[in-house]
Amino acid sequence: MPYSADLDIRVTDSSLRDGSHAKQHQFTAEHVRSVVAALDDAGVSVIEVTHGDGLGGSSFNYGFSLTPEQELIKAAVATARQAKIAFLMLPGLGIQDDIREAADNGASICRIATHCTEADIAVQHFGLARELGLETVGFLMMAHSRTPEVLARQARIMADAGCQCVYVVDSAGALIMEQTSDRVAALVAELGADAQVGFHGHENLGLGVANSILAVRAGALQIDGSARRFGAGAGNTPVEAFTAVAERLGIRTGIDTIKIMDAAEDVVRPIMDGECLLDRMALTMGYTGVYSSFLKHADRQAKKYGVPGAEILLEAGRRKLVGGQEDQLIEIAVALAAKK
Ligand SMILES: C[C@H](O)CC(=O)C(=O)O
Ligand SMILES: [Mn+2]
Repeated sequence: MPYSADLDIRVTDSSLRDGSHAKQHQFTAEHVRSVVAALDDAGVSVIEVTHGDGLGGSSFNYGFSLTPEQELIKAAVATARQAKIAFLMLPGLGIQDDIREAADNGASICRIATHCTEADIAVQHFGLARELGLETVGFLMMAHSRTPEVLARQARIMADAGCQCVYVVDSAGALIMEQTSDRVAALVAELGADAQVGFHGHENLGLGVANSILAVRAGALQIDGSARRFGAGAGNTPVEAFTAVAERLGIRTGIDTIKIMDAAEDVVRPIMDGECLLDRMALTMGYTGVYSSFLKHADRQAKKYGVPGAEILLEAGRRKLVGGQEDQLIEIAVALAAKK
């Protein structure tokens, strides 16, 4: 059981972090206050707030934040009544001082993300987070690209470093049904009582809710989603739909289904620049296994160089690009434009 005998699983809403990609990192403190108040009132246990690429993500390569993320974290902490505030960090973008500052600002869960073969770069960060008394979560990103066995070995590195829950992260929204449950089951078998397992889904193949339910059936105790799918690519697993399905299946999330539907429609949707769509570009990402947060970058280069965005993403899939290689989308767009 995670954290409370009244819950079967714990849900984290990522709309104020993965949604940052869709919002091109233009959140204000007022956006954060209104969304946190609504999600908190609906019973969401954890709310993640950071630049889309985590602490230190505000940069030329990833896009600059409108509001410093530590200010957003402070606004979230001051607003939440029962929800814990989490932050994301990718080692190398964020540094250890960023973790200390987020902890000083009242965040209580440190989520550290690495590409799914690179868990060892997070070891010192898990150690520091635990020393600071933070709860720890690890993200194995682009989990579709490796076998369950490889992921389980990487999860073991994170757990041994102090990570309390390792997530299978379907960054590309490319996992299909049993591909999700096989990966979650491999981590559950490897970690046993040493750490929990979580699942973070994207909607690029329209499977976020189904994959998340299969993850729970395979033993995941933590599930991520975003209200109104506010996230990267076609968006994240919609928390309101996941909550409704979980309730119908008797899986206790602690979230009030009607209140989360209202929050998604009345509070989250108005701050989005547009819906996160399962359109040609997003589907291309799920189909070819491309990192969801490449969507806006590819879209910008497509417009700048007058080439089809879906073709940029197809080539990104062929090259098996990983997070951090956003600049290669420019090179691909230039090459496509030269061919025309
Ligand atoms: C930094 C990424 O956006 C983390 C994430 O949400 C994913 O890989 O998916
Ligand atoms: Mn994501």
